[in-house]
Amino acid sequence: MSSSLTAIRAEGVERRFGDLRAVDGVSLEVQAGEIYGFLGPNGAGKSTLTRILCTLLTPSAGRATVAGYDVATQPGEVRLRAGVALQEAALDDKQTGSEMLTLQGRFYGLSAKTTKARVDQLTSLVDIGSALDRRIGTYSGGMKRRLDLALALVHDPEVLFLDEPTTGLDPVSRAKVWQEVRRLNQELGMTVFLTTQYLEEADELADRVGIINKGRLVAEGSPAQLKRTIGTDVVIVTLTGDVGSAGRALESLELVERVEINGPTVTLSVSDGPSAISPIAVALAQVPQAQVVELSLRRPSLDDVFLSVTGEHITDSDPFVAGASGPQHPQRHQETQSHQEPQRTPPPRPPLPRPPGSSPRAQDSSATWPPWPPAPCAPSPGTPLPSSPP
Ligand SMILES: Nc1ncnc2c1ncn2[C@@H]1O[C@H](COP(=O)(O)OP(=O)(O)OP(=O)(O)O)[C@@H](O)[C@H]1O
Repeated sequence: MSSSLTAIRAEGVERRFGDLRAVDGVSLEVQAGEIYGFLGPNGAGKSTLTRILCTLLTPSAGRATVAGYDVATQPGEVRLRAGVALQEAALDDKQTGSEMLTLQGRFYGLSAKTTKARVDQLTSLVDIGSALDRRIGTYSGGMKRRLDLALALVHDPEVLFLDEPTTGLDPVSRAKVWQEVRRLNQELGMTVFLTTQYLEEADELADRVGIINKGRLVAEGSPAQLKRTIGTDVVIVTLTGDVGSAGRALESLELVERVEINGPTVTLSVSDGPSAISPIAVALAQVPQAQVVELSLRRPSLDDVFLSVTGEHITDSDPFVAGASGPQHPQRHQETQSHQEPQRTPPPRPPLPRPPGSSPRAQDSSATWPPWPPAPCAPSPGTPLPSSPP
């Protein structure tokens, strides 16, 4: 068993789908009480590792524990201690929010009285309020996410897995989810493992970030540590003409620590941005075969870290995700003014057993969530949930 301070441990975890290594030897450790951000572009392997850690997929190789229990050999123990909100909330549009929460509590073997108390606490915690008595079909995208988060919390888990909890939400709904995740972590000490493709989300929420690309963990550390590896400041030059010659000229400058060329853009790491601008401009003026279109100075972001370890921008994989400013594509904005016409209609959650998620991929056919039949001894309600802020 892992040390009690280690909430999640993965050792050389691998998952193959035919020839594809979706997760390729990932080792990581998350300490109890941490928010760990698992950051990577589409298809990097985030959901696959999450599903392995939640016991919804078996690893092809390697070993993982959650709350000290082995995900492959002790899945029931893991499920009692882990809460999961996957990308596609599997909600039944015909039920009300409180009916689903009550059902979930009973699946976990909580008594009717405990379930009711729990539902009351969760109602204020995830800010659904009076909507709980309405049919889920009338909820906006953001409300559905919050209900799914509440469902993951019914049994008071030690570790909460959130797979891209804010993808598709507008900035206001995203901020609400962040606030709830922070409260769960700070007030209940809950460990949170959160996958995201949003740089800002990892930067804002996570104590530590693991960056995954093509199934491999390519960098890990606190957001500040990771950004420090890039240098203090970043200068970005966009050019036309012979970008390579311009890059070489800039490389020869002593004050430039690193040069990355990506299409027409040259990204420079420098320790003192303001005093580097003039020498950079002078060096560029001496390369007549390249013309400067734009030159800007900014602090490093996690995207710069991703660029330096993979040679690509994290946002390259999704043109609609505009880096730190979050999703921009209108179809990804699920939260609407009207609560009458939800834009996303995930398949309904069948009453028994609850499926591990609505996505047909990345599931083992035997996997069900929560444990069914209910656990012989219900988990104790544990620490009371905090009430929502006034
Ligand atoms: N059941 C499956 N069968 C075959 N390939 C799969 C399956 N599940 C995932 N994959 C593939 O594994 C790779 C990793 O997928 P995964 O869903 O883990 O990525 P991700 O980082 O979560 O991306 P996204 O943000 O798009 O969900 C992808 O190439 C995906 O197509």
